[in-house]
Amino acid sequence: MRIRFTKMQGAGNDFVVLDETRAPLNLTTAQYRWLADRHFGVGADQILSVRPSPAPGIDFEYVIHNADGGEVEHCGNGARCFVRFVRERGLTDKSTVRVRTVNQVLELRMLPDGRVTVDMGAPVFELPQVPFDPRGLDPQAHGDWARWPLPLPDGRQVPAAVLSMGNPHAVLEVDDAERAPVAQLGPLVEAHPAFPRRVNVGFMQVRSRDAITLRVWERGAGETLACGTGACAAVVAGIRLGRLDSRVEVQTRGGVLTIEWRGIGSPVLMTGPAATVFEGEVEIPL
Ligand SMILES: N[C@H](CCC[C@H](N)C(=O)O)C(=O)O
Repeated sequence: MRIRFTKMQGAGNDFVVLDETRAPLNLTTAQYRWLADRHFGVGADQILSVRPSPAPGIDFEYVIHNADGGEVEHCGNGARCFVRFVRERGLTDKSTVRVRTVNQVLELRMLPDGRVTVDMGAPVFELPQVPFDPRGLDPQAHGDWARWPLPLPDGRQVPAAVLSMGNPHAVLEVDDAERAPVAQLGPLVEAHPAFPRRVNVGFMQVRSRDAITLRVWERGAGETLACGTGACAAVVAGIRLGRLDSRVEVQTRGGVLTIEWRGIGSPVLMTGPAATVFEGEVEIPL
């Protein structure tokens, strides 16, 4: 099957974007995986599908698949690319667009300087909603939401803040993000049995009350140059730990994201770049 696609990136988190507003492509998990493959396919961290409005007051449906082909609930960097895509292709002339994912409605606003601000919704801390099931953890060592001692196969325990931005996140605090054992610890925490749907793993270095450095081992994609929902989860964790103020610059390997959160019950606002890299056509294997 021959398809057209657009390659985009937001702070180096890269995407294949598919316009399914006129007709669904009905791709299989294997075809999503092939599109994301950096050797045999196009190459991307996630595949984003733009689909027709699912309900009044909503402009588009926003569907996300990880590089491993699995469908997931949210992608923050992808949301910024989404609004650039629909405006550049003339699918809307609005500068503020409302999209629905599997479990939430997001508002995407194009700024005059080309950056995008996304209302990412309110973070969720209640464990079963994350989803996170601490039953397997040592009851004596139960921390609060911010210091769950995740036991690793080698006997170590890593304290993690556990929360959801619509998708699950475990945030670890480190002294030096650049030297953090992302490739070693990331997969172990991603697949930890306490996370029945796996988890995204953030390695956060707090540099000041309004600046952090963050690396993220993403569920279903591995380490990416930036993770929008991961930046939101890390800042929310830092604010709740009393380490950060309400507006934080997040330095990622791919660029800077600005995250704002005014506390429990309020939405997280994320601002950052979104760029189109190239348009293409490709014959997808059946
Ligand atoms: N790997 C994530 C999805 C993509 C999130 C990330 N690329 C972002 O910008 O938020 C998950 O499995 O929940």
